Amino acid sequence: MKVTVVGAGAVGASCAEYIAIKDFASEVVILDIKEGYAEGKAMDLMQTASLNGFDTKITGSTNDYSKTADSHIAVITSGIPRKPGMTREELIGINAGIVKTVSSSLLEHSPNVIIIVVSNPMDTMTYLVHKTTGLPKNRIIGMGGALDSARFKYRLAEAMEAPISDIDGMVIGGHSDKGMVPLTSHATRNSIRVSEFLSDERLEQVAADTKVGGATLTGLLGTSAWYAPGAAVSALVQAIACDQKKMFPCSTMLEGEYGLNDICIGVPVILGKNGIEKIVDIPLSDAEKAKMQESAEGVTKTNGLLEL
Ligand SMILES: NC(=O)C1=CN([C@@H]2O[C@H](COP(=O)(O)OP(=O)(O)OC[C@H]3O[C@@H](n4cnc5c(N)ncnc54)[C@H](O)[C@@H]3O)[C@@H](O)[C@H]2O)C=CC1
Ligand SMILES: O=C([O-])CC(=O)C(=O)O
Repeated sequence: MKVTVVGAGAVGASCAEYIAIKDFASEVVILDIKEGYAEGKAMDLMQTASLNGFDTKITGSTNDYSKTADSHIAVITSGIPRKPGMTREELIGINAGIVKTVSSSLLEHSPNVIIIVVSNPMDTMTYLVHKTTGLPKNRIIGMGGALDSARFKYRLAEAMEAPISDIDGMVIGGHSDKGMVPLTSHATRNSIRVSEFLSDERLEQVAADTKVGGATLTGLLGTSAWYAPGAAVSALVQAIACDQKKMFPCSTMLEGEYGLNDICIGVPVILGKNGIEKIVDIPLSDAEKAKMQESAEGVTKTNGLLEL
């Protein structure tokens, strides 16, 4: 199983590291446009192999896509991250051009590849890859919901003073400060609804903190986060590579599901060897439906800025 990670920056390197440590891929190619950068990251990571006990071969490439040939999965993390005070949507001007070029270069050398889009604004970048590559929808996956759900679980565990392994929960909707829809009424601690443990006010605070999870970290770090994003990508890559049939919220092209059409937005999907093998269309409460609709309007507005 060969995996390419485009962008050797913070998220790309973190994701390559987690993939290697889990040791399920035979090869990870990291590619970056900056001369020598991907080669350097690959060499540094390879020098952790004997310490961390993995056999995945990691190689680097300065913009030479022939090295990515016949990849099964490719992750696009190339592009600029936001700085404190910015929204993800503000990145569209630079990142759209990068994501378009990168996806077409990947396909030249790996016509059967499954693409995971990470660059922001992620839902719109996922839509862009659909519109410009024409790939079947199961092979284009936007990563956002897996990360947002991990942050939701972190906030729920913190509020309940519970171990994170006790918590289950999911965030759907757009991957944006305003557009996320944490499914609070479905979240549980060992199958008991979290509302049994937390007041409505505390749950609202958890949801609010979850939605600005990325912005909070950007404020603290001066650039956006990478450990949890890298871990979230590696979990999606593993689900596909190992045909796990695991469910994650991912940005996918909707054709009527959740009452939405011609939009990529986060909903639960089953991931296996074919990429997105099923969209799970769960019933939402009226309040959740309204939030999902509002979120979709935000994503559609950003999509309108694309030059297609
Ligand atoms: N969807 C999500 O949940 C998340 C998305 N992101 C997004 O991921 C992207 C990357 O973030 P970081 O890794 O922190 O940024 P970074 O600046 O550390 O790394 C980006 C890398 O992309 C490279 N690059 C730029 N243009 C390229 C091209 N045409 N071809 C190949 N490489 C190119 C740069 O040289 C740089 O090394 C940002 O857009 C960020 O907003 C970040 C975290 C989570
Ligand atoms: O916040 C950002 O800009 C990066 C990102 O998408 C995240 O960490 O959720």
